[in-house]
Amino acid sequence: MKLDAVELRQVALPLVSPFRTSLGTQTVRTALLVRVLTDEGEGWGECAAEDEPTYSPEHLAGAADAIRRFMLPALAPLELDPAAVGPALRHLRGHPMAKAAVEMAVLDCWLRARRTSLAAHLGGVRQRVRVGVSVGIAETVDALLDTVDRHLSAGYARIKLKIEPGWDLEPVRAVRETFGAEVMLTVDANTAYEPGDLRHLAKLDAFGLALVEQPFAPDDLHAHAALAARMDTPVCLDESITSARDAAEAIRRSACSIINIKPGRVGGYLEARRIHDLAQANGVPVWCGGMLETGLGRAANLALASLPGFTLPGDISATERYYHRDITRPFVLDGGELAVPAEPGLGVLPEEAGLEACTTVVETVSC
Ligand SMILES: CC(=O)N[C@@H](Cc1ccc2ccccc2c1)C(=O)O
Ligand SMILES: [Mg+2]
Repeated sequence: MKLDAVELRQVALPLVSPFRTSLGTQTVRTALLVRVLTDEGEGWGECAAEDEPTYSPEHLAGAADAIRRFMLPALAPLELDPAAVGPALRHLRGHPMAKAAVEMAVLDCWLRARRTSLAAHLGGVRQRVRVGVSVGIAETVDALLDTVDRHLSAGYARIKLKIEPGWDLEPVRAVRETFGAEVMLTVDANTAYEPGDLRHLAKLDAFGLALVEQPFAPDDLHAHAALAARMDTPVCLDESITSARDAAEAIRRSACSIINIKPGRVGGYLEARRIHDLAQANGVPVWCGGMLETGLGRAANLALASLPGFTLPGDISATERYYHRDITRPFVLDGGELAVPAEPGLGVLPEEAGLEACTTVVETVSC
């Protein structure tokens, strides 16, 4: 498969409600979409990077620049298949989200041409996946309880509460006491705590959480291992794991016993599968994290979450949790589950009207 041209498109989707985490508050999701035009058809990819480098070191404009100036020239001369993209970009350091978006578009195109779904290609074993929802930091505990009540009524299999210093024990206690012991509950600090907070965080053990996600800095495996040694609640890593090598090291160091896999953060769906395989070999459950993706990333994440080791509900929520209108068909929650797309490639395509309505920038790079 040869690249003829690549379209880089920026879209802006207003969120149904502000999403506040320890990293800040989002009201609009701007995303970079990659469309490859090849001799075998077209394919779509989505880059997880936000406008600002708060979640990770990448940001949208930097990803577009890295794709335009370095990745496409490296790929243009090659006879491509999905497995060739990673090796062809290995000489470029970092930029996992940019690399993941390009590889995803090549995967989509290559699989469509072969009438194979991404789930089938990755080795999926289920047609539907149980999903959870991520709940932002709220103005008041009462407001939080209303939001959680709405999501539980919708049927979500797991509630994840964003926490930060000053918003942790009290809201978690209120949710546990209000909704009972049966609700699967997790917390995600997005690296907001310091090693000195260890004793405070250990108090979360009182609430029967399924996991505590990324309390400390991405590069501080020692602090996560120290917390894991002190807590009954499993420690889960997100930002720390940017490759299969990172996953191996974190497991070796007992820094986590659960991993949140995000294809953008780790450089693509093929690396995500390698992390799944490695974790499964070590008895470490994984789940699919979310980056407020459009329906393109949502569809691909569902394919990944259909693999056997994805045994915990993740953050692939229904479209309506984030957007009134998406660029693809909406994903609708049914009994706490979402259906895994079975059509070729990602199984979804942007809808022309919806796509044009939220497009802010389009450029075509000929290859
Ligand atoms: C669903 C969820 O909690 N996602 C990330 C955090 C996150 C939060 C806010 C975001 C805003 C724009 C783009 C990506 C973002 C990711 C997480 O698991 O840590
Ligand atoms: Mg997280």
